[in-house]
Amino acid sequence: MQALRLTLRQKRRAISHSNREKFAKRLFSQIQELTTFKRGQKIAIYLPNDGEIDTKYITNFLKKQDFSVCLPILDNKILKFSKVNRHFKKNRFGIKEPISTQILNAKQMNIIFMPLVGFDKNKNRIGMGGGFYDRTLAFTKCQQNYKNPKLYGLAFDCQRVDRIKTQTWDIPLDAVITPSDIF
Ligand SMILES: Nc1nc2c(c(=O)[nH]1)N(C=O)[C@@H](CNc1ccc(C(=O)N[C@@H](CCC(=O)O)C(=O)O)cc1)CN2
Ligand SMILES: Nc1ncnc2c1ncn2[C@@H]1O[C@H](COP(=O)(O)OP(=O)(O)OP(=O)(O)O)[C@@H](O)[C@H]1O
Repeated sequence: MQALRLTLRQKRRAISHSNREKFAKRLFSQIQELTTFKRGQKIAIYLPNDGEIDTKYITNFLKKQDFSVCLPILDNKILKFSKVNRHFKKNRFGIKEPISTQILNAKQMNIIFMPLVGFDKNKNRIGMGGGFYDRTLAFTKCQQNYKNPKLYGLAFDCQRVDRIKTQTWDIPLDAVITPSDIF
């Protein structure tokens, strides 16, 4: 698993600047096909790190439409979420987090767009290895027919692998969206 994670991270980082731009735009078009955003929804997204697919087109669109756009905040071993504002600080991985007194739980989000290192066609996910998203979203497994939050993984097509061997704590996604496919 660790070796696969490193290979996929290298692949992700190796994508050229011009391809990154093209893929980020296509990803945005795909998201518009998949989702109709509803007024007042709270939507969690991420700031790209380690070569992750860029979310700027999605974020700009959502901000213009006055959605509540939130980013993850490390809170010990889980993630909380805060609305984006002008004030940021870097977390221990060097990723910017909003500075805010309004801290929300994953349960309060309507949609969580999450980064991933690898995925398969069954919508299983490999992350950076911290288990942060898995721990944060563990509650979704105990709740039958839960509606919120919807979990959408965002990735380049080259991050797809044949089959991910799942662990008991892994949380399957509702969809994985790439520049050219929706799984
Ligand atoms: N953009 C983005 N934000 C995110 C995540 C993410 O995967 N991507 N996270 C998703 O969980 C959380 C942060 N988790 C992370 C876990 C590991 C590393 C990382 O770079 N690990 C290094 C070791 C760094 C160190 O130990 O200091 C590595 O593995 O090389 C980064 C983020 C919250 N925010
Ligand atoms: N619900 C949970 N409760 C306790 N520990 C957990 C839970 N989920 C994951 N972990 C721990 O987190 C560690 C990393 O898990 P894993 O390799 O699946 O992370 P990941 O999915 O790649 O990372 P992330 O979720 O941050 O993107 C595992 O060693 C596991 O023990």
